[in-house]
Amino acid sequence: MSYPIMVDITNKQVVVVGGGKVAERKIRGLQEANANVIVVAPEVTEYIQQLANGGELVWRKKYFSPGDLEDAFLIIAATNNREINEAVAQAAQPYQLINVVDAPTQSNFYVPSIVRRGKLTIAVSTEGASPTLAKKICQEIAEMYDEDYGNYIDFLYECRQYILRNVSDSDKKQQLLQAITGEEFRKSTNWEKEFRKLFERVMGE
Ligand SMILES: C[C@@]1(CC(=O)O)C2=NC(=C\c3[nH]c(c(CCC(=O)O)c3CC(=O)O)Cc3[nH]c(c(CC(=O)O)c3CCC(=O)O)/C=C3\N/C(=C\2)[C@@H](CCC(=O)O)[C@]3(C)CC(=O)O)/[C@H]1CCC(=O)O
Ligand SMILES: NC(=O)c1ccc[n+]([C@@H]2O[C@H](COP(=O)([O-])OP(=O)(O)OC[C@H]3O[C@@H](n4cnc5c(N)ncnc54)[C@H](O)[C@@H]3O)[C@@H](O)[C@H]2O)c1
Repeated sequence: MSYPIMVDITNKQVVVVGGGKVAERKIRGLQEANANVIVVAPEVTEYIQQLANGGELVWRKKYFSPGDLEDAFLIIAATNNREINEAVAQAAQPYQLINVVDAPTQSNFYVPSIVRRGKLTIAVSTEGASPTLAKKICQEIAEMYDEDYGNYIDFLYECRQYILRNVSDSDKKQQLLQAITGEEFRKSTNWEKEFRKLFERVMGE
């Protein structure tokens, strides 16, 4: 059973070996999370080529060699050659995070399917049993949590900071933190006004 965590990879060095369709999908996710991406591959997709031209990632136009993994915080082995992917896994240090796209057992992490709504991230994993099912479940979840959740969560963040700064009574704190996550509150048209009303009511009790 794997242990789910959210990793901050901002400005961390990530080495992606291979530059095909699967590497491209992983790179999109890595760039969204602001990693420093290095791609090692003799050939890459047009999209990866464009990112390299624009200086948004580094493309080492070459076949993989173990030295490519030096200083990598996280590694993705995504060539279309099983033996090369295995060689990447062998060359990785035990403290490096490694994902081998065609060999879950050689990986120490899997990439889940995700739904993002601002600061809200919902990740679904089947531990490699069925990536297609993970994707399908995310499509269902995406319908349940519309785009507006991003704004709502930003507002919750502000409210929570305010509550933590201004409320010392732990029961009242809990009551407020619960109320702002309720459906009634979320669906109100003016969150700020509702929050002020709620705050005054709870603090006046
Ligand atoms: C979730 C997602 C994230 C992402 O990659 O961004 C992801 N795979 C996605 C899609 C997808 N992958 C595959 C298909 C074709 C249909 C099929 O085979 O089912 C589709 C469907 C499609 O493309 O629509 C084929 C496939 N995948 C793996 C193998 C190798 C093997 O199992 O041995 C093979 C066979 C290769 C072959 O030989 O052909 C392995 C892995 N794929 C994982 C993640 C990890 C486990 C995730 C989990 O926990 O379940 C893991 C273990 C490693 C990893 O890559 O981290 C992404 C959905 C993105 C989205 O949400 O849009
Ligand atoms: N994990 C997943 O989500 C998932 C999904 C579908 C397929 N797969 C697997 O991913 C693999 C890659 O699929 P793809 O569609 O991206 O392949 P692809 O053919 O589009 O790309 C392969 C890439 O590997 C590079 N490459 C080949 N030999 C190399 C070497 N020695 N050093 C460095 N780079 C090298 C090529 O230049 C190319 O950029 C497939 O073998 C498939 O089994 C995984």
